[in-house]
Amino acid sequence: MAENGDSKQSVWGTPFKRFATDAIHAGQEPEQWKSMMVVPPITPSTTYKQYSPGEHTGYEYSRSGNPSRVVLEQCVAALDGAKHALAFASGLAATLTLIHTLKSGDHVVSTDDVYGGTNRYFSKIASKFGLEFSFVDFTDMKNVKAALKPNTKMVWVETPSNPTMKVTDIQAVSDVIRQQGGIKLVVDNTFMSAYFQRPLLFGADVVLYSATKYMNGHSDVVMGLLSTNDEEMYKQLAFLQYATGPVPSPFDCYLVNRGLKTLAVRMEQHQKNAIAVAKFLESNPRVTKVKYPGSESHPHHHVIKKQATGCSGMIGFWMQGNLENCKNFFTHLKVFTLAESLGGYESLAEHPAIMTHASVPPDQREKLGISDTFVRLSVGLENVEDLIADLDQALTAALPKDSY
Ligand SMILES: Cc1ncc(COP(=O)(O)O)c(C=O)c1O
Ligand SMILES: N[C@@H](CC[Se]C[C@H](N)C(=O)O)C(=O)O
Repeated sequence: MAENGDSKQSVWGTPFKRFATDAIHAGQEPEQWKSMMVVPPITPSTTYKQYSPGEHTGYEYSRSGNPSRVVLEQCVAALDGAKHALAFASGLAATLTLIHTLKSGDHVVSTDDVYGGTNRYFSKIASKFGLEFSFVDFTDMKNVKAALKPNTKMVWVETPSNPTMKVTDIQAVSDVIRQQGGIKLVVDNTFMSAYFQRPLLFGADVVLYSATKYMNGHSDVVMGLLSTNDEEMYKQLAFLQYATGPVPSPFDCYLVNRGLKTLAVRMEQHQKNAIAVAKFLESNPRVTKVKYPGSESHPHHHVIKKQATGCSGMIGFWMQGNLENCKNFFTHLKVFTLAESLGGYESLAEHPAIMTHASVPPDQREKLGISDTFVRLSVGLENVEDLIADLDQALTAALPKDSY
């Protein structure tokens, strides 16, 4: 159904061909069901009748395959321009499954500003099993080159990064690592969703999502997704999915599959609202710096324009004052909710140093700019004038006129 890799180069602002059509129809063909139901069923059965021992429909046990999961996986593959996709019980379950394709002694080079839970999994868990990790700033390719070792087997890009919104040039990383060979390029595409960015077009081997975020979009499912065109990698990942078991429930697959149906319209509105919010913040004297990759003020706006078709609702900003002022800002918010997570229809605000990135060691946080006055917003789908008014009143209350 999908026209895989239909446009090598994205054109800023032009959605991928057939995206909304595939989100609604790919993998959902009514003809696959006896009753020709239009909405794919939630299939709770854990097991399937066999014609004779070992002779079955393709389904034998729901850890190795479940119709609700397959419908979702086919739809996600189409949206990423991939041949294959796999669903997992969480984004981190997808991360550790990818890491399970490596062996003791292998080395991974990761974006320094990677999501705090990914950093924690790499540094505190996977490293205990003989894997080696280096965290470098991917905005300069010299750092990537310098970090490669003969035992480097994976490069982990998160772009834009969580939480300071660094943007990495995926094609440039791919070009650097292809010179050495034998290295898989993973791109965590959580902040963009498949709607705005298709990393497989720029040399990624595997794309990862915390589907908990935009792909589902309703803040009611924890899930991870992987997609790939690499047959060998797919075989390994599918084997690991059933042999280690981090699979999502059929009900959650149903919900995420439903969430994908509105991904295109949701992302357009997230972007529209975020552009207006970023503009407001950029002109506010109580704000010292704004990082929104969709804005021309972002140092790597030209990179995102080259490899994406737009930008999501994620914004980072630093305010005047100190931790106390920043806490006051959060407690005065009325429309934005102070909560971890992102990518849902509702607007969220959070303090990465204390909340989502508390697991990142303080010296690393400081180096990255995850300071006491750094705020992360997930701009939702509310009326944008209400969002701006809310930020305005909370900033004013947190930083009265003569206090900054
Ligand atoms: C960029 C990114 N990748 C991966 C994850 C992990 O996903 P999950 O929470 O679904 O396990 C998260 C958030 O948790 C994230 O923000
Ligand atoms: N306390 C949690 C943090 C979850 Se962060 C969720 C999401 N990725 C985000 O960035 O908001 C932990 O795992 O430490």
